[in-house]
Amino acid sequence: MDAAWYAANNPFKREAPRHTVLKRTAAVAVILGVIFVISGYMHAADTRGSAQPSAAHFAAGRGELVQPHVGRGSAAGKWQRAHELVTAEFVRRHPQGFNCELVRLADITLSDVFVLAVPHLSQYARPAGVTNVMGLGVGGDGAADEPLQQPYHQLLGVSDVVLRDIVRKRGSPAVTTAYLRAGPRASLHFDPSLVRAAIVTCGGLCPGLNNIIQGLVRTLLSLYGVHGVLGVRGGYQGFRADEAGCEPVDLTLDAVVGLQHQGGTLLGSGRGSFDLRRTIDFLQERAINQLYVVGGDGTHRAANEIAEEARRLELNVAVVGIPKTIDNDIDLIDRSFGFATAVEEAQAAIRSAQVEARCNLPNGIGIVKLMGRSSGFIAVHATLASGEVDLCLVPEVPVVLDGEHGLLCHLERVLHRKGHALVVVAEGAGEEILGQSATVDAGGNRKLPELGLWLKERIGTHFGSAHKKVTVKYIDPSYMIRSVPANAADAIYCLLLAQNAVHGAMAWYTAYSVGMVNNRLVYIPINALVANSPRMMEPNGRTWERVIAVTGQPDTARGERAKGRLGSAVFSRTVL
Ligand SMILES: Nc1ncnc2c1ncn2[C@@H]1O[C@H](COP(=O)(O)OP(=O)(O)O)[C@@H](O)[C@H]1O
Ligand SMILES: O=P(O)(O)OC[C@H]1O[C@](O)(COP(=O)(O)O)[C@@H](O)[C@@H]1O
Repeated sequence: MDAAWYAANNPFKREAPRHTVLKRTAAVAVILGVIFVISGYMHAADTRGSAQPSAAHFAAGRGELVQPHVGRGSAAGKWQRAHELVTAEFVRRHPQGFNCELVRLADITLSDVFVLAVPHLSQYARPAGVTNVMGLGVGGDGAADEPLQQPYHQLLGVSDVVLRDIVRKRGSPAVTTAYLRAGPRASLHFDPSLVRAAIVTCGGLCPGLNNIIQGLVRTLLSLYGVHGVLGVRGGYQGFRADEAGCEPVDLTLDAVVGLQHQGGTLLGSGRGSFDLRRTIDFLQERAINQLYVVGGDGTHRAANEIAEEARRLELNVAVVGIPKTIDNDIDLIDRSFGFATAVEEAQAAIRSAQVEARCNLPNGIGIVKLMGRSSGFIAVHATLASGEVDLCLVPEVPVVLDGEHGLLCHLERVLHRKGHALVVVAEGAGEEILGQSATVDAGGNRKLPELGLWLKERIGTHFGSAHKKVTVKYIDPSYMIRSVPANAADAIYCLLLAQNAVHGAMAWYTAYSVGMVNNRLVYIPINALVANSPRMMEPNGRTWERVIAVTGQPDTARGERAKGRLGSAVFSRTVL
C-alpha cells in the first residue's frame, strides 16, 4: 500500500480506529429543526382559527412558531427572513416556501451523524484515476461502433449520505447512523479497459434475478465500456466448474437481450457448499477484479469471506453483494427486489382460494400456503393487499388453535357470519406446534414441517367432531410465484440496484452490498448487513396490528405469548 497516497486521499480521516464499524464523517452540528406543515404561512391571517392548529396551540405545546416577516420582496426572501435557521441553501431547495407557518421543534435535534464506512481498495491498491464519463446506450441491444459519452449530471462524493433514522420524536437520540449514498463518482479506481467482472446468483429463485444480471452486464459493458463479463453458473459451486460440471459463460450485450421478461436466472443458481480457497483461485486464474454476488444472507456471509480474504492477500478485487430474498428477510434495506412481485403474484392464488371457498357449499375454507421460512412478510403483505383474508399465520406469531380466543373459534365465527373462510399460511408458521425439523438442505436451511397441510386435517377433524360439514381446499403456489418475471416496480428497482452496484466497484469500494434505504440507493458494508439479518416482522408492531384489523383474528402475539427475538433474527419493519 502506498501510505503517502492513502494519507492524502483517505476519505475517512478521523480519530476513530479503522476497524470501527460506525465512522464519524462529519460533526454535523446542524439543528435540522424538523419542520412540520401545520397551518398557512402565506395565508396565516385567513387560516388561523380554522380546523388547523393555532399559534397558541404550539405556544402551549412543544413547538416554537416561526413568525413570518411579511414584507416586500420575493416569496423566497420573505421565507428566508422568517427565521434565522432557514439558510440560503434551504431556500434554494424550496424557493416557493410551503405557504404555511413553520414551527421549530426544539425537542428534535441532530448533533452527530456516523456513516457506516465502506472499505475501499485504495487502502492497498493504487487507483487508475480515470475520469468517469457516462457511456450512452445502456438499454440498447448492442454496443455502438463509436460509443457516445456524456458527463454525469450528478456525481457523488464521500460525504453524500442517506440518514438512517428519519423518524424523529421527542426523546429520539440526537445521533444517527447514515449510509454512503450510491452513485457514480468523479474518478475511477479501475481503468474500464482492464476490468474483468464475474457475476454469480445463489440460493433460491426470485423474480428479478435476470433483471439484475441484465442490468449489471449493460452497466459494465455499455455505461463503463468494460471488456469482459463472466457468468458463473449454478451458484457458488460454479467456482468449482470442473466438479459441478457447469462451465462459466461469457456475458455479452446480445446474451442479455430480452432477459428481463424471463423468470429464473440465466446463470442458474444453487445452495451448494461454498469453498473459499477454490473461489479465490478461480478469481486469480481468470484475472477477475470485480465480483458481483446476488443472494441472501447466507450468500452474503460467503461474499464477506471472499472480500476479507482478498483484502488479506491485497488482491485488487472488488466484492459486491446484491441482496436477494423473496422472503424480504434481509434487514437494513427497505425491501428486497422480487418481493413486491411475489406479493402481487400471491393475489392470484388468494383469489382462487376465495372462489373455491365461496363455491364449495356449505362452509368452504380456502388455505393458501406462501413462502416464508423464518419471516412472514409475504403472507402479511399479501393478506393486507387482498383485504379478503380471514386468518393469517406467520412464523413470528404463535399459532394458538384452541380456546375461546383460539383461531379455530375465530374460523367458526367467520363461517357463521360469511359461510366461507380464507386462510393464508406462511410456510414457517406453527413450529411451536409441529416442532423443529432436524433435516437441513444444501445451504444449511432447516426443512420445515407442513403447517398448511396439517391445518387442513386439523380443521376437518375440529368441525367434524362438532358435526359441522366443511370443505377445505389447499393451494400451494410457492414455486409458481417465485418463477415469474419481475413486475414493473421490481424491474426498475433491479435496474437501480445493478447500476449502483457497478458505480461503487468502479469508484473503489468493496465488501459492500447495494440496497434501498429510505427510498435512496446506498452502499452498506456486508458486515453490517449480515450482522442484522435475517429480519422478522415485529409481532407487537403496527404491521401485525394492521393484519389483525383486516382479518379480525384474535391477536395471539399479545403479552407473554409473543415469541420475541428468535435466534440471530432481528425484528424489523419492512417497506413495500
Ligand atoms: N454462514 C455461511 N457462510 C458461508 N457461506 C454460506 C453461509 N450460509 C450459506 N452459505 C452459502 O451461500 C449459498 C446460498 O445459501 P442459501 O442459504 O441457500 O441462500 P441465501 O443466500 O438465500 O441465504 C450456499 O452456497 C451456501 O453454501
Ligand atoms: O425449496 P427451496 O428451493 O429450498 O426454496 C424454498 C425456500 O426458499 C425461501 O423462499 C427463502 O429463499 P430466499 O433466499 O429467496 O429468501 C424460503 O421461504 C423457502 O423455504
